[in-house]
Amino acid sequence: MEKLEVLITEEQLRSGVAELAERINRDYNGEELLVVGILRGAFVFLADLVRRLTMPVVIDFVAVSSYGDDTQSSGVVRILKDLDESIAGRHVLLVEDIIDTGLTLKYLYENLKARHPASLKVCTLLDKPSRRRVDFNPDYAGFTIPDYFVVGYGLDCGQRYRNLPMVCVIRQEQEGCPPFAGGEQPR
Ligand SMILES: O=P(O)(O)OC[C@H]1O[C@H](OP(=O)(O)OP(=O)(O)O)[C@H](O)[C@@H]1O
Ligand code: HPA
Ligand SMILES: [Mg+2]
Repeated sequence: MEKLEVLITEEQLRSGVAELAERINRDYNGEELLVVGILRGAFVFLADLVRRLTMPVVIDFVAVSSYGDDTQSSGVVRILKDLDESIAGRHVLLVEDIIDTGLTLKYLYENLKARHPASLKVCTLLDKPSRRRVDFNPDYAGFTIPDYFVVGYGLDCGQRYRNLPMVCVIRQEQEGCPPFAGGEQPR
């Protein structure tokens, strides 16, 4: 049996998401925002975040392949489901659950930037800067975390655990999930 240890509680998630939404509300000052969620991991965070946004909001999704069910990012990112909306001239906020190597977001950011949005920013719930393979920094980040493989609140391990209401570290290696890359486990 795998062991899960809570890293970020429901209450911490609630207040972290509320703080992010407040910053975004201030920065966009009532301008319409096209919020783009990156499937599948971002769906829970996006659902909580958009309910706290006060400007007019349009929601779209994009699906990319990077990890899939694999344990390591392949380094090659492909768009599996493109946006339904045209983004030219619009304020776009890309919403992601986690930035790890940065490969997914760097690719998507450049791809969307080439479509001439009025502005393009990135909001991630979790940031794992110690694992970066490319230079990429989000405009908004809820929590900076150490190099743990985490699940819950949208994040999966082998497509499981996305429905957990909190973010947990998997304490035990199991098939289909990356081993801990290093560092102390949280107590
Ligand atoms: O910064 P990176 O190293 O690119 O990793 C981050 C990406 O990897 C995970 O998605 P995954 O491709 O596993 O798909 P999922 O969202 O469907 O879980 C996660 O949701 C991010 O999208
Ligand atoms: O820590 C993680 N958990 C789940 N999916 C991920 N994709 C990149 N890093 C992670
Ligand atoms: Mg993802």
